[in-house]
Amino acid sequence: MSSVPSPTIAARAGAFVQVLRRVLRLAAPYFSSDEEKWRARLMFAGIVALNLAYVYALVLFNQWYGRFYDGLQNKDAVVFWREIRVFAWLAFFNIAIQVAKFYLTQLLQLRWRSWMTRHYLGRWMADRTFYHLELARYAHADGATPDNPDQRIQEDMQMFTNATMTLSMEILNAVVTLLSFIGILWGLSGTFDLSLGGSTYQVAGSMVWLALVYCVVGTIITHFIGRPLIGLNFRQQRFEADFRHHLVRVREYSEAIALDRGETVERGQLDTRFGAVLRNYLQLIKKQKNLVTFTAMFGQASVIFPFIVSAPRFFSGAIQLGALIQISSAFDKVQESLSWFVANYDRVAVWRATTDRLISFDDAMRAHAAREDALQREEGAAVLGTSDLTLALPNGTQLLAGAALAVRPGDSVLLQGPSGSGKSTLFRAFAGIWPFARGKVQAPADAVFMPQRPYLPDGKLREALTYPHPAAGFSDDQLRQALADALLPDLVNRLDDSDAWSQKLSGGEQQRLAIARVLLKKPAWLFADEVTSALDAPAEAVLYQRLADTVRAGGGAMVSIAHRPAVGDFHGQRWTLVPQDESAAGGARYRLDTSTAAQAAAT
Ligand SMILES: Nc1ncnc2c1ncn2[C@@H]1O[C@H](COP(=O)(O)OP(=O)(O)OP(=O)(O)O)[C@@H](O)[C@H]1O
Repeated sequence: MSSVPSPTIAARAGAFVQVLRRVLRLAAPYFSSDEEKWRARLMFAGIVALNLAYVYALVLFNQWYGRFYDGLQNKDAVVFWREIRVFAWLAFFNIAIQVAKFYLTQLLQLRWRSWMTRHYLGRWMADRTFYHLELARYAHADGATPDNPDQRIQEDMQMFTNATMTLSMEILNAVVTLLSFIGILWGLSGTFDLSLGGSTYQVAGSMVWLALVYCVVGTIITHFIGRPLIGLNFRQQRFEADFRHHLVRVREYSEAIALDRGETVERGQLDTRFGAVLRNYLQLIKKQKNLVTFTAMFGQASVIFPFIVSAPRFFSGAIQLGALIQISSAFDKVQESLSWFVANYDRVAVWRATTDRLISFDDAMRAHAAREDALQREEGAAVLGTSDLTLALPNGTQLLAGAALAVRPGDSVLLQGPSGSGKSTLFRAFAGIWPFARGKVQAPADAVFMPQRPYLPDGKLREALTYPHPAAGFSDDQLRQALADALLPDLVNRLDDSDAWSQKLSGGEQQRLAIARVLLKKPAWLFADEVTSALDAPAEAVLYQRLADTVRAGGGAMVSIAHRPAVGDFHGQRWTLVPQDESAAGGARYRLDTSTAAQAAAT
């Protein structure tokens, strides 16, 4: 017979090694981090030592059983009372170890989770990874890019650190317990006769062999029953996160949904997502039911099994009651260790799913960090300039090709074009956040980009006003002046009010607050994307004038996107995105016409 392993066994071994590698890849950074490595390793070593001490206590208890039950059988009161005192010491030792083990393990888990969460948060927020991963997710709707990073950072990291610590310590316990109790069980086992090919052999350690066969069979059956749980758990976490994400969206857009009378549609969407949660959970329960049935049968049978096999030796007088109880307790420990996998299959399945989710998140962030930007960017230039700039959508569609643009100090440019032609996308490329751009961009330092929808953090008004800079950097007078200049007199005395500003303020007020930010920071270069679209015409004129004055005072330039013709009065040049046949040179949907004569600049 060939001893070459079958491909399935080789494939399984390969998969197992891969899982271990992945776990190591996720765990290693913490245990080799500059700031934590020695503390982490020391704590880990302490936990291992406490686990070994715990197993040692189990061995002492097993020996105690032998002496105590023999004393009982012999009706020896001296032995009985002596062993009661020994028990008290043993119990004290055991409790102290368990408390220390629990406390140290929890502390290490907490430190690990906090380090890992901060480490991943740092990577996710750095280099605009959070934004690019979202873009990539819509570009690859096949699920190649990780979904719900919030869940990975908040929930998966806690689960991973907790489960890795507890499962690895349990495995260590199981192995050490197995090694310790196999010796004890071997010593207490009798021999049995094995007939093979006409000869009879006496086999020692009968109980050990029986325990081994019992558990190997149990483990194999468990693996086959429990295997689907890994995929089901993976999907369960994903469905739960999707459901939660949609609930958060309903909360965020509550007003728009209420005005649209969108409750029925949203309810339907929530029902669909919750339905997916329930359907998968039902399948999970069914598979778990099979597993529970088997593990319960397995556990019950193992209570009585050692008594049945040892009964003939006990009744023949070959062993005492103490030895019988010791055998049962040692068998129990050997069986428990060998069948650790049987009893913990579902926990391992959840842990594996969590590991897979974190690995795919990690992979996506690594891929992002290793990417080569096709857009060459020079920061801190005196002008804004592009050469050979090509803009595309995540799906590859080209919006603009080979654009050469220049904005010099003192310029003011109005960018116009049909809706969806790529005006905001051009701004994103100027800002260096659009990953689907190629070519060269020279950008001035400290330019301020005002998006169509400003982000207003919840909290104090002064923090929303100075975002993303700390409010402490500005005096109350400066803040009040900026609010007054942005035509927000009602907010002047509410600097310390806390609120959900993006929900409380009207669309026009939010735009004015965003303008107040700019008036406060006085940037030299300003890129404004539809920043007055919700304002009335007189307010728009006043505020555009103030923005234009600000950049002029700073010696910079202003580029605006606006649909309203009146905004043209504040700009000397106009760029227009003009639709073109995609078969035209460059294969882009639009070309940028910069030849339009200067508008009558009111400034
Ligand atoms: N994250 C994204 N993923 C996929 N497509 C996107 C993404 N962002 C923008 N687009 C697409 O890019 C195109 C250009 O969008 P952009 O917002 O730049 O247009 P715009 O000219 O500013 O439009 P509007 O005048 O309506 O604001 C649109 O077709 C839009 O659907």
